[in-house]
Amino acid sequence: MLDVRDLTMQFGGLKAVDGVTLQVHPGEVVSVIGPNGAGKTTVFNCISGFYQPTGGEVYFQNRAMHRLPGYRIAQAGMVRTFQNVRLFKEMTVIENLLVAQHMHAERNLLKGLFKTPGYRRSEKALMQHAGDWLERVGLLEFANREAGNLAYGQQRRLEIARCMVARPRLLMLDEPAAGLNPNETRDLDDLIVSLTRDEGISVLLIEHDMSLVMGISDHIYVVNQGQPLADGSPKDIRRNDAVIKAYLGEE
Ligand SMILES: Nc1ncnc2c1ncn2[C@@H]1O[C@H](COP(=O)(O)OP(=O)(O)OP(=O)(O)O)[C@@H](O)[C@H]1O
Repeated sequence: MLDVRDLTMQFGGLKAVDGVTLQVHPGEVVSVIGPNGAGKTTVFNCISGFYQPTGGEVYFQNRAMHRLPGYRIAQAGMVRTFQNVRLFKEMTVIENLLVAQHMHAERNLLKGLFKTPGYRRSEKALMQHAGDWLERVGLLEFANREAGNLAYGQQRRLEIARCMVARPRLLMLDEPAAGLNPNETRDLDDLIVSLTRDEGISVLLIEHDMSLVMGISDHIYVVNQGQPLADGSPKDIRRNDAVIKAYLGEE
């Protein structure tokens, strides 16, 4: 589904990403881990079109993505969250989802002005779809609340719902458990597993919470100082000497 080959990103004299290769197959949860500053978010930024990589190739469902702008990559079915929550905080919870759906909706100014039956039908379908996702992430009762007033864990779940209303095939989550308490992390774990099981999507995850990563990943890639250090199953990674050294060396 996702095939990243020899990805490189250079900022002036700094090679933040240097030859990273990774693959995600349908229905898999794949994690990218590594010490602080290893280049994980830069990998995400290159894959999602936020940055144009200085080298390497990104293929998604056999289509080249590495020269496309971010919105085209999202339309192709790869949607991401950011390390910091990025909601429209003064909009309501449901409005945040409706805005995210605009690119899939039938939009035409005249139809909107005259509120044609087709326009009304499409509005109703969008509302229904948004409501369904709020229910899935346990936020339906907060639909009309300002997004900025939700608890932090709820904002994180709303971000995931906002990605899902765009009907992605691959969901990219950048440190989704950061700042969550253990109960919220458990809910997040269940949500990610249910997305792959019930929606059949794949998930690419950057995360520092090792128990979450080890519990849900099918495959793990480790990067260190921009370079690939190891990859394998959670079991392989847990006992890899180079990985243990890279983490211990950080302290
Ligand atoms: N836009 C940029 N311009 C210059 N340097 C950058 C830019 N973005 C990231 N870097 C540098 O690239 C390196 C990798 O950063 P990156 O944020 O990708 O690491 P990370 O593994 O995601 O770290 P963390 O786990 O702390 O989020 C760092 O040295 C960072 O300072």
